[in-house]
Amino acid sequence: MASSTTPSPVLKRPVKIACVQLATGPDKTANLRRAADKVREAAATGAKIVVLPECFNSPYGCDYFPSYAETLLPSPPTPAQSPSFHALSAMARDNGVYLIGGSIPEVATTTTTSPSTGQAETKQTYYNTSLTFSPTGALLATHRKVHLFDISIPGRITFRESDVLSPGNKVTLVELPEYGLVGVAICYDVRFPELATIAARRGCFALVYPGAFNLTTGPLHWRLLGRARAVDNQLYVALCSPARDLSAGYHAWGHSLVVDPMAEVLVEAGEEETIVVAELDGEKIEEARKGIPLRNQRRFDVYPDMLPPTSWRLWQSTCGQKTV
Ligand SMILES: NC(=O)CC(=O)C(=O)O
Repeated sequence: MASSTTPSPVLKRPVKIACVQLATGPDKTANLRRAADKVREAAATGAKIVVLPECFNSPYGCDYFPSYAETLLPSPPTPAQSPSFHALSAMARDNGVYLIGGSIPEVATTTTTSPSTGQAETKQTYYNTSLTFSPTGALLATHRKVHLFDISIPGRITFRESDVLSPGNKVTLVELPEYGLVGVAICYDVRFPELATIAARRGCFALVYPGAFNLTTGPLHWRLLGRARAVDNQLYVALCSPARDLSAGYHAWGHSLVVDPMAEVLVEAGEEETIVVAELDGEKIEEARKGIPLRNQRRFDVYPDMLPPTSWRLWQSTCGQKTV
């Protein structure tokens, strides 16, 4: 057991996290209003970190991305360019919470001059983008989904985000000054352990994934991947889905959950609209890392192509033993 006086270098104090498993539909204004109601409900539980699901302001599907897309850059956008940006900022500020605002379809417009004709050419690029706001309503971070959801399981599901979307290109870490660092990524990103491990090595206490698995992959992989990323990295993982709507084109799995650093599922929703809340405690992280000291047992001599970053030293120092 970690001593109760041992401070965690990655999570400064306990904090409650709430995942809002939102019921969404085709009406963006109604989705934003409903999200505001549910974020208020989530904050009333004492949660200081609130998470919304992937594509919480629109239906999920390639046919919808362009028509729902909002302009986010240059930041801050005007309310006309991005009503969702302003609604999320207000939700965070009004409730004094860190808000990991699910994701929304984003459009970025670039104008270039054609070298052959000299004419101005306008290009629109679409992303699946998550915005995180501080308790004062300030934008803290933007994550564009890095791994696009392109799958084909014959007779079950074919989805090709890359037909419409472009990928993001960074690991997103968000500093919450009272608590520590959180890694934010979106849905399919959870299948890529590299992204999670880099975030963990850089000192995150939690990985948060707004997501929307489906009725084919959800039952097999959603919980498994949440637990896998938690046990790989000995930190908390939160997955936040929309509620299931069988009248929609895409049937979300639901089952928003929070997993602890020993891979125990602390809370898990069913398929309906609800809010799941869990307390995250740095001692549990230290306890897991002390009991199973993976950090001191890595064999970078065997896998030198995965050399640790400098900040790996923070991770090492939490066990106070070998340095890399
Ligand atoms: N919707 C996603 O991005 C991912 C998903 O549903 C899956 O990986 O399965």
